[in-house]
Amino acid sequence: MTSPLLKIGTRGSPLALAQAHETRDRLAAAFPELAAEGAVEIVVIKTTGDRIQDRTLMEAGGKGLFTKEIEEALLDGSVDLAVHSMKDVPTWLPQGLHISALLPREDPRDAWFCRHGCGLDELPAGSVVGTASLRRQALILMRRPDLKVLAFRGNVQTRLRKLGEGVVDATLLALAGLRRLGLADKLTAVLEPHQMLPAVAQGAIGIETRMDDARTNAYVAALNCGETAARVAAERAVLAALDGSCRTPIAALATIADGSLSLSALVIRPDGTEWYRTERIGLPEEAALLGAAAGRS
Ligand SMILES: NCc1[nH]cc(CCC(=O)O)c1CC(=O)O
Repeated sequence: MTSPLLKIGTRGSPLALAQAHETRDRLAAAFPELAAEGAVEIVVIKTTGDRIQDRTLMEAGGKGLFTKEIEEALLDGSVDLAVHSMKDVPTWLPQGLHISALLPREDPRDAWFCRHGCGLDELPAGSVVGTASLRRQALILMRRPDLKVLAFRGNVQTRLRKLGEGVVDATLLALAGLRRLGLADKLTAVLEPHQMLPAVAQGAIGIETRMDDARTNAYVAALNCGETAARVAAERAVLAALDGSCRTPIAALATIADGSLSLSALVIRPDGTEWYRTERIGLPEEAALLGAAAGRS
C-alpha cells in the first residue's frame, strides 16, 4: 500500500467516525486520486472530553475539551485535517489553524425522546428529563418549570440506552447526530426552533487545517458549502461577542431564504427564569456583522 495523501484526525466516537467517513467520501468524490484505497487515512485521537464524562468538569474546563489533542496533532503535522462537530469547536482557534470548509449542514433542530411517547408539553409534572447541556436544561425549565432536569452523561447510544432503562422519562439529542448514526427513527418528536433554539452551529461539520498548508487547503476548499459557512459565521459571531462576558447558556440559529439571512439568538439563565432573545435580518455576506451586533445587544 502507498502512503496516504491525506490524514484525517478525529475523535473515536461513533458520531465522530461517521463524520470523518462522510468527509473522506466527499474528498474521494471530488478528487480521483483521493478515491484510491488508502489515499485518505483516518487517525483516531483520544481527547480530554472523551476521558472526562463529568458535566461539572466539562464546564470547568470550558470549551476545547473535544478539540485540543486533535489540534495538537494538526500543529505537529501528524494529521492534515481535522473533522469536528462545529458545535464543539471553541470560538477562538489556536494560532495557525483555521476552519477551511463547512460541509452542507444537517438539520439543526433538537430531537425529543420520551419513554411514554408524550411531547414536551404533555409530560406529567415532576417527570425527569436527562441532559448534559445547560442550554437544553434552561430551555426545558423555561417552558416547563415543573419538570426535573438530571445531568446525563455518555454518547448518543449510551443516553438512549439509559432512557430505555428508565433512568429518565425523556431526553433530547441533536437530530443531526441521530441522522448520521441512522437512529432518527427512534425519536418521539422534533422540537421547533421557537421552542428549543439550537446550539450555535448545531448540525454543521467543520474541517480544520493549518493556514499555511496550501495543498490540503486546496483539497478541502472544494467541499465548502457557502450557505452553511454564512449561517455558522453569523451564529459563531454571537458567541464571539458574548465570550468572556457571559457564562450563561447561548443558543443561536441562522437561516437563509430568498437571499436574506435571519438570525435568532438567545441567552438564558441555566434555571430558565430569565432570558434575552433577539432577531436580526440582513445579507448572508454580512453574516459575521449581524451576529456580532446580535451578541452585543
Ligand atoms: N456535545 C456533543 C455533540 N456534539 C455534536 C452533537 C450532535 C451533532 C451536531 O450537532 O452536529 C452532539 C450530540 C448531541 O448534542 O446530541
